[in-house]
Amino acid sequence: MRPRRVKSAFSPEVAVSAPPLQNDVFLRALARQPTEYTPVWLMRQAGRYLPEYNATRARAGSFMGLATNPDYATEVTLQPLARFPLDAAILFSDILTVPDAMGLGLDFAAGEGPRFAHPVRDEAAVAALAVPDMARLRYVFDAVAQIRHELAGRVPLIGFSGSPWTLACYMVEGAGSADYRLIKTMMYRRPDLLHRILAVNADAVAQYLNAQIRAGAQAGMIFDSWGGVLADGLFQQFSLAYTRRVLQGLLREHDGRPVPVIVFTKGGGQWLDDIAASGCDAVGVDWTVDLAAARERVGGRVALQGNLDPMTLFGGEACIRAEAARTLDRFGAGPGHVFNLGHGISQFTPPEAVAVLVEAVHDHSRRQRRAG
Ligand SMILES: Cc1c2[nH]c(c1CCC(=O)O)Cc1[nH]c(c(CCC(=O)O)c1C)Cc1[nH]c(c(CCC(=O)O)c1C)Cc1[nH]c(c(C)c1CCC(=O)O)C2
Repeated sequence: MRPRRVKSAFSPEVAVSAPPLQNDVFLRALARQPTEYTPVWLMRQAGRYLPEYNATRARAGSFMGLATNPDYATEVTLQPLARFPLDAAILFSDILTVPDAMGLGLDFAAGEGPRFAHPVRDEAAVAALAVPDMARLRYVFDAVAQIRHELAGRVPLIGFSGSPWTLACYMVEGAGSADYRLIKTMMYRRPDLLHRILAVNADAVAQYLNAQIRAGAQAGMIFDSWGGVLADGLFQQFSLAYTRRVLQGLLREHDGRPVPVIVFTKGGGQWLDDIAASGCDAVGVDWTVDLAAARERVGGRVALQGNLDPMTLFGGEACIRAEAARTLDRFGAGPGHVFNLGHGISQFTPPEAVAVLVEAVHDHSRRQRRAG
C-alpha cells in the first residue's frame, strides 16, 4: 500500500491515495447497479443512543467540542461501525457548522438543541451575510481525511450539508421552531431578503461539500429536513431551486470516480418527481411514502433511500423484522435501493434493536435476490 498524503483539504491538488474499497455495495446501489443485498446505514447512526458516544462526548465537554476535534469526530464516526455491519459511514458533524462559520455564533446548550447568538432577521443582517472562508471549516475537512484514513477502505464515507432552506430556517428563527413563523413572515413580506440568504447559503453549501469531497468524502447528502413545512409551489421556489443550485455547483467526480449525491426532504413525498429531476443521484424519503409507488414515479432516474419509521425500533424484534421485510418488499428486488430510516434515529433507541434491523435487512434482501 502506498503511503497516504493528506494536505490542506481545500487545496485543489489534494491526493488521497487510499486503499481500495472492500465494500462498495452502497455506491453500487446509488448507481442503480445490481447488488448481492440491500445496503443499510442509518441517519444519525453515531449519536446519543450509543453509550460509547455519550462517553466520548463527556470527555470532549460539549457537542461542538466533539465536532471541532478531528480525533473525536473520527472516533465517534467509527463507533456504530464497530458494533453493526453497516454499509456506509457518515461524517460526524452537524449541518449548522456552516452558519456558525458565517459568524452567527452557534451554541448547543445541554438538552436544549442548537441556538444562534446572532440570528439573521433584518435587512442589515442579510446584507452582511457572506459565504464564509472555508478555512474556518477546516476542522470538518481534516475530520473527513482522518476518517477516510482510519476506515482503510472498509466502507464508503458520506459527507453532508443542510439544504439552503433548512439552514435558513435555523439562521432566521435562531433555533428550532414549531411553526416557522419568523422565516415564513420574511418569505411572505420580504421574499427578496430570503432569496438573498438562500443564494449565499447555496454557494456556501456547494463550496463546503466540494471541500469535503476533495478531502475524501465518497458520496454527499443534502438534508432538507424542513422542506416539508412549505406550501406546494413555495417548496419549489424557496427550497428545491436552491438545492438545485447547490447540485449544479458540485464536483460530481473526484479521483476518477463518480461522487453520488442524495437529497432528503422530510415530508417531501408529494414532490418526488420534482426532487428526482433536480440533478441528484438518489432521493431520500420518509416513512409516509410507499416505496413501490415512489419507485414507479421516479422510474429509473434516481435511486431511493429510506424509509423505515425510526419508532419501529421500539417495537421489539418481531416487529422490526416484519417492518424491515415489508419495506424491502415494497421496493422489490430490483437495483437502486439504499435502506435507511425515514428520519434520524431516536436517542432512546436500544442499540440491540439496531443490530436486529441491520441483520434483518441484509438477510431478507439476500433472500429476495435468491427468490427473484
Ligand atoms: C436538522 C439537523 C441538525 N443536524 C442535522 C440535521 C439534519 C438531519 C435531521 O433532520 O435530523 C444533521 C446531523 N447532525 C448530526 C449528524 C451526524 C451524522 C450522523 O450520524 O448521521 C448529522 C447528519 C449529529 C448531531 N447533531 C446533534 C446531535 C445531538 C447532540 C448531542 O450530542 O447533544 C448529534 C449526534 C445536535 C443537533 N443538530 C441539529 C439539531 C436540531 C440538534 C439537536 C436535536 C437533537 O439533539 O437531535 C440540527
